[in-house]
Amino acid sequence: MKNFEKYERTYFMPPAVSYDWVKKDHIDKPPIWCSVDLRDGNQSLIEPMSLEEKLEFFRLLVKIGFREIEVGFPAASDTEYNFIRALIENNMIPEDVTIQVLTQARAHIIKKTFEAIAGAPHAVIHLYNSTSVAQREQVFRKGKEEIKQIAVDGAKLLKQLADETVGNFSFQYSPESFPGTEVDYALEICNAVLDVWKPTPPNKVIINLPTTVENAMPHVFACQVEFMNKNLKYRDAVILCLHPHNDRGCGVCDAEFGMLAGAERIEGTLFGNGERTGNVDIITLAMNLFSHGINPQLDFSNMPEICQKYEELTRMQVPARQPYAGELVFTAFSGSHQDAIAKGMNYRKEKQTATWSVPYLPIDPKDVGRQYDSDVIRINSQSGKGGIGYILRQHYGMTIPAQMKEEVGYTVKEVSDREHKELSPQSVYQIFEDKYINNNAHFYVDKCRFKQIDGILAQVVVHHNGQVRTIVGNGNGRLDAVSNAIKQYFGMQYELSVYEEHALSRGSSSKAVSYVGISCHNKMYWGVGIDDDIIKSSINALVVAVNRLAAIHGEGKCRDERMNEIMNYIETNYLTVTLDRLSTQMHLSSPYLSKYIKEKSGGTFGEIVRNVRMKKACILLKNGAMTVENIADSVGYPNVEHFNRLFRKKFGMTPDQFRNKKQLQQG
Ligand SMILES: CC(=O)SCCNC(=O)CCNC(=O)[C@H](O)C(C)(C)COP(=O)(O)OP(=O)(O)OC[C@H]1O[C@@H](n2cnc3c(N)ncnc32)[C@H](O)[C@@H]1OP(=O)(O)O
Ligand SMILES: CC(C)C(=O)C(=O)O
Repeated sequence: MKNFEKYERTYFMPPAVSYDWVKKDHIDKPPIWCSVDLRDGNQSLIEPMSLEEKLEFFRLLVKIGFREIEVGFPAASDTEYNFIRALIENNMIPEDVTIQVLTQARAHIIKKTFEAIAGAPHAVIHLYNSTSVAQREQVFRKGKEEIKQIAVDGAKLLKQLADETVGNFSFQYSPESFPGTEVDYALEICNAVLDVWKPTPPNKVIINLPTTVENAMPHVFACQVEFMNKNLKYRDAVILCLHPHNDRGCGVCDAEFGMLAGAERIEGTLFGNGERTGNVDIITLAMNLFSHGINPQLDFSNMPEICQKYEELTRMQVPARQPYAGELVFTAFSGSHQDAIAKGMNYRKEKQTATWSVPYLPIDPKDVGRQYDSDVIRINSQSGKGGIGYILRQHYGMTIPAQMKEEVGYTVKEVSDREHKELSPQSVYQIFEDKYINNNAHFYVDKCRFKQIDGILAQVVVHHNGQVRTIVGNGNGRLDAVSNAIKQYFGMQYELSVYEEHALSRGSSSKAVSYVGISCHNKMYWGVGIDDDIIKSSINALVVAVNRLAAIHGEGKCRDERMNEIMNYIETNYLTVTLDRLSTQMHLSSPYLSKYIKEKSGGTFGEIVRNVRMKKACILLKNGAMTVENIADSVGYPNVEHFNRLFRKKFGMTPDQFRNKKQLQQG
């Protein structure tokens, strides 16, 4: 980047640096909070709030628990002025709330301010003037003494008008642009103002140190605050306040370090609204305390409502990543985070832990009015089985078996990846239902009857490719018996490996959900059934799993059809077929295929192939056009002697004798 040479550090370290604040590792009580939403927040809006909007915002701040609220800059506009008058004249300021107004150190502005504030039950008049080198040189073109005089004159006028005006007033002074001011000079001005006001412990004043434009690292600010804290006059009668801005993105840090350095009061706004990059976000500060087990004395338990009101009234937006408040701040899309959160939540339930320690969630989202269901785990292509399982459990009451989670996880996230979008819980369930619950195949079980014979005997009425059949099987339980009947019918070899069930309590009625995992050739096939009846739900689950195995491995055909396919393949490929090739073609393992062929045909694979070759040889012999040597070669026996031997063994005659016999018969 070019042009960096034109910048230089414009801050000042204090003449004495003590670093006492560094030795503290926590803040043990909340500061006095002062909201400046209706002044600093409002003055930075594209369209400042109307009187009604300011009133509504004021009510919101009171509801949250602010007891000190800077309500405006009365000399700025009629709206500001009328708003303050409305608050006072309509007795809208709760007894325990102090309003605050801001004024420049200019006589007519101060006078207008007192006009606006007359009759206030308790108000802070906040006086400011800029004290920085840049403002002294460029804006005011005045020396240090003259700038100090502006503050002193303003302070005097405040004191005078406070005495002359009906109401109950206290004072605040800000050396505006404090970060660009020599710290000892800022101290000098503040002490000069204090000498005018002569505060006492029962009549305290506020000295406010703003980072009007944040220009240094937070520890520099903390050192400046510590210096002021230690050197201000009337210290026991002064409330030391901070007003951090966020130009370097460190507003929260400035405030926290500043509190360690002795500040007792913080001015800021909701969501950090305010000039340029904003004021310090009071919500973050308060919730940071909350997350350390300290009651911040502000109530953010209904954050969604606060966000909505704030957006409505200011026409600003709460960013999705805004600490404690943004839409996504409790959301995990990524698999490992989801997994840990889901496990953490479970652990919490299991152990009934009193303190919060769920990984990846600095606070319990429920404490700020957010929902576990919709806010915490959301699904996209970065998600994992833990999160997807969590969604199915939280939203649909389904606790899928541990062994099934991975497959379900990949199934769901693959859809998100392909479609390049987040999946709602409904979409997740739809994908799950389509794959594991709905049975779209041509095989299903209609009815089952069970008898106690040899364990359990199942008589199962099945529909398969439009035909209805009754099949039977024995087993040591009902599901096992049905499974054996189905295996027998299809000639399938699988293990009934996983069976889990539980009551499904979500939705209108309580049903049973069953999960069945069958394994074949080291692969699992899953099905899920839901029914009022636990047996039916488990059989439905089994049928889906079987259909999935059948669809993938081509085993969804009855045994006769299967054998026909095998025979057709051998007949067409009799010269090249091997057991391995056939097993690949038929999607069956070689041992299972051999066993199946033996069972079905009574012969081995080798015998079947040999029979086919001999059959082909007979056709060629009958035809009479080729020599025996050529025929032997063309049916896969290059060694004619070997062919002759096999032929004689099968038909009890040589190939020549066979040909002669056939020719005689034909003649
Ligand atoms: C850091 C902060 O946020 S401070 C608060 C800032 N907020 C606002 O300014 C919003 C409300 N302000 C306003 O509506 C207007 O500025 C008003 C009504 C207060 C005053 O308006 P104007 O009289 O037109 O004056 P303007 O604000 O432009 O100020 C310019 C003059 O005031 C002087 N001045 C500015 N701030 C101060 C101050 N705090 N104390 C004394 N003089 C000041 C300037 O040096 C300048 O003096 P000059 O006339 O000798 O050149
Ligand atoms: C008036 C002062 C406190 C101010 O808003 C600032 O310096 O940012």
